[in-house]
Amino acid sequence: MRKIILLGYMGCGKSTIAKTLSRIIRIPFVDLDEYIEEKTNLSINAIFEKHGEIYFRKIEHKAFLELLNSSEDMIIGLGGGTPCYANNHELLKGENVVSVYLRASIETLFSRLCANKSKRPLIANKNDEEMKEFIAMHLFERSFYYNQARYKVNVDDKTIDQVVLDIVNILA
Ligand SMILES: Nc1ncnc2c1ncn2[C@@H]1O[C@H](COP(=O)(O)OP(=O)(O)OP(=O)(O)O)[C@@H](O)[C@H]1O
Ligand SMILES: O=C(O)C1=C[C@@H](O)[C@@H](O)[C@H](O)C1
Ligand SMILES: [Mg+2]
Repeated sequence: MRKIILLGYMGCGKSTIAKTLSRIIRIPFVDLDEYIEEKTNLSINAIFEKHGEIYFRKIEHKAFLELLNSSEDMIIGLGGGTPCYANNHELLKGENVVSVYLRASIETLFSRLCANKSKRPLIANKNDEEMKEFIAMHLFERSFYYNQARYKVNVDDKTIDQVVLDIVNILA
């Protein structure tokens, strides 16, 4: 069964875009972070605090495999780091998988993440200056993995509907 995977850096719009896409193409959306929170009965923040990032990456990989192997059509919104660990990037080009990298510039990510960072443990404690530097470095490190996606869609200066339309066109 077909799996549509949205990936990209924190704040690029995976969850937002997936919700609208799901309504339009009538395929259910599962957000991997939310799936992990439900499975573990812990918030992502609490998992990082209690068990650390390595543990989180293990359960993230397991949860991603579970969703990929489920028998339904599904839109999966990955966590920002999912493609960068446990060889998850190799799963982006699997059979029946349509993976889309939502590519955003440092400026776009910075302005979106500034407004809402408390639920994102990797940036929660950074000031503006530190955050800009962190995003630039981190995005550079992660780009190799994000670029393993089958398709790339630029999201800078586009409305949610425009990005969704780009994806609908890819799927057509
Ligand atoms: N095309 C867009 N134009 C303007 N704002 C957008 C757009 N897409 C998303 N946003 C806004 O950017 C913020 C981040 O979006 P969202 O939470 O969907 O990102 P995400 O990729 O799921 O992040 P995370 O990896 O941390 O879960 C939200 O406030 C959302 O409303
Ligand atoms: O970019 C990341 O590494 C993360 C992004 C979020 O979606 C969560 O999966 C978690 O906060 C880690
Ligand atoms: Mg999200």
